[in-house]
Amino acid sequence: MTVLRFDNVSKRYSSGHEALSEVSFDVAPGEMLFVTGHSGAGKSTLLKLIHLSERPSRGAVLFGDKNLLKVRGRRVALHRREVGVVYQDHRLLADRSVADNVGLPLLLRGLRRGDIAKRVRAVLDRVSLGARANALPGQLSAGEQQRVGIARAIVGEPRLLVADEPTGNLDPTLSAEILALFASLPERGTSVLVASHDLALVKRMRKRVLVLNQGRLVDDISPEDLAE
Ligand SMILES: Nc1ncnc2c1ncn2[C@@H]1O[C@H](COP(=O)(O)OP(=O)(O)OP(=O)(O)O)[C@@H](O)[C@H]1O
Repeated sequence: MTVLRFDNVSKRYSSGHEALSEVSFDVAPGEMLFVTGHSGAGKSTLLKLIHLSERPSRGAVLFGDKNLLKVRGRRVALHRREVGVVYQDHRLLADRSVADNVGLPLLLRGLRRGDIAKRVRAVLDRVSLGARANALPGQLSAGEQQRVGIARAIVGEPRLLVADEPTGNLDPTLSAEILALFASLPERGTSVLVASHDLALVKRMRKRVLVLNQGRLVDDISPEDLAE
């Protein structure tokens, strides 16, 4: 069983540039993996195909048994509920509390406020921010803000969490902490795919690593290979 399958996927932008070329890989339920490569290698493009900000030019992206090519119109929003997204700049609302930011996806889905509060509390505890629920994002450190971004992405219990350079603005120690937090999430059955250009940092996590080079998948390194 797979959560995600890329089957010979290519993406050519309207500029004519081919950002991904014949990329194939599978992600298992509860698996954590990284995608790495130099700037321009195609990492962001790969993630955009998963949350339907872009569409492949050739090949298929399968999410469970759903071919994402067939997901159109109102079904796009439903699909996005199953994919949590963490951004480098975390995109928090500056004038809303931490708890409100994290609860927003559930509010938009029409959940009751009492249920939202309960789930927000639980998820803030998981990212060790239970004590900062009423703070504004601007009152938090960069690492804490990123943890709020992660909490918001997992509060809806997505099947897959994707993150694009989530440590881009953090120092090495905080980066390692944030990646360790991602690595702890699959315990709940959520698969996690993190894009990072920092191969040295990624290798230290001892998880599977996909390596992109100029749009091609040139390596798929297993945790066992990294342990050697
Ligand atoms: N909307 C677009 N239109 C045209 N070309 C694009 C578009 N988005 C990305 N590209 C090009 O596709 C290639 C891959 O870009 P992508 O953003 O996927 O790479 P990346 O590995 O995430 O790089 P970075 O680490 O710098 O974000 C680059 O050459 C980029 O210039």
